[in-house]
Amino acid sequence: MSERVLTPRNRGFLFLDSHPAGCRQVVADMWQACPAPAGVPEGDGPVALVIGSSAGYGLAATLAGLKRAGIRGVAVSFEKAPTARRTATAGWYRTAATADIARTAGRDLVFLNGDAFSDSTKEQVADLIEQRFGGRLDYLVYSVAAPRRTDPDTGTTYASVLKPIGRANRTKTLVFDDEGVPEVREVETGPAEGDDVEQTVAVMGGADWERWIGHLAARGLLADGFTTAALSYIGSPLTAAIYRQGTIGAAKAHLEATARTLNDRLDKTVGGRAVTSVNGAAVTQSSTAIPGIALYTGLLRGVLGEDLVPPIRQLAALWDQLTGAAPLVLDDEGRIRLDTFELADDVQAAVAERWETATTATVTDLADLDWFRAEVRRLYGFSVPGIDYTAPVATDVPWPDHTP
Ligand SMILES: NC(=O)c1ccc[n+]([C@@H]2O[C@H](COP(=O)([O-])OP(=O)(O)OC[C@H]3O[C@@H](n4cnc5c(N)ncnc54)[C@H](O)[C@@H]3O)[C@@H](O)[C@H]2O)c1
Repeated sequence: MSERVLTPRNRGFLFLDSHPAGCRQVVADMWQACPAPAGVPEGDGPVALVIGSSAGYGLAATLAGLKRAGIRGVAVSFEKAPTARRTATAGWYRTAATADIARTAGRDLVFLNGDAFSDSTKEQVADLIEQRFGGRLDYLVYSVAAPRRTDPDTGTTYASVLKPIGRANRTKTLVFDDEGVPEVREVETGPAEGDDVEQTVAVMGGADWERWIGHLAARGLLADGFTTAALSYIGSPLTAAIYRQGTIGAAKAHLEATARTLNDRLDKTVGGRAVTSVNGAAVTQSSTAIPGIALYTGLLRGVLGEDLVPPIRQLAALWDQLTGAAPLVLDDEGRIRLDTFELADDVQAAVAERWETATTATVTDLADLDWFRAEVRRLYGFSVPGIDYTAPVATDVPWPDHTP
């Protein structure tokens, strides 16, 4: 087994390596932070499929599903194996750690590494549900964030872009230099052109979610009362031009419209339900790529401190609503809202005030940059309390083995 001392090497918010022990600890900390339910679910537990299970909200969905709802089933993500020169991706190591937690909890959860957009992954999952999980799927949580999708029907590959619609957007944004010194800059992003909107909707809209459900329904694998949720975001007026009113926002609107169509169909066929869950801002590999979001999230944490609800606690609440352990509360557009801590008027007013005055000179006082920087590093398993980064670690961690 190759053991190495790993030091972080990064370009901006992207790191070349991931730390296996740090990633394992991140998962353990999330598991710990998920409140245990009053009555631990007994027996086999419901059968669930989580898509996008290795990072961010999908990882939170997997861990909270295990703890709050006692799920078993299948978790899908798309991660890179370790090589002689590079570590695995962080999601690979987090998956290995999540699998150990599932095993210890006595839950049969199969982790698949593959492209969720492909029909072959869908077939593999359907076979597993049919052969290993009694042929009935109770829950599907869809939490994929991806830059590209190939449509299996046409072979066309779509690429998503993060652009405003209609006109260019200038926004403040936060960057760090090689020494980690923060700078607040203005960046301009040109408006969507050509088929940018359609391309982004084709990747991040509801098409693949709908295809999954169509596939599983055609194989007769949806249990009575089958319930599915896809993750969405609305966010602040401060980021609206680039997010909710931008190309990605068009994709989210499509996802939310897909939920309504799916909901009607599921209601009629299996007495089931489809919803979107609107979640709060979180530091993830996907969110740090959006112009302005780093500054916004740092300021939000500056305002909220510990009241910024982490994904694991939001997803604990989501599972409770999906399973009926807590009442299902939907907004006027049929969405579960777990972002109220972020969008409360007083919180938004305070963030807006700080946003106005944020400059390179003032940002350290206005935003929680220590937290933000640590969150970014934790995405790769660095800056995790309790890890000895001077110790060599084995990087060739195997993908979980699921031989029954
Ligand atoms: N981060 C936020 O602030 C935030 C807020 C609200 C909602 N959301 C939503 O949550 C969802 C997940 O976003 P995130 O920020 O947690 O992303 P993330 O980058 O942390 O995780 C993305 C996940 O998708 C998986 N994935 C990517 N491409 C895949 C593919 N082709 N096949 C299978 N799996 C694939 C990755 O392996 C990973 O598990 C998105 O819908 C996003 O809009 C995010």
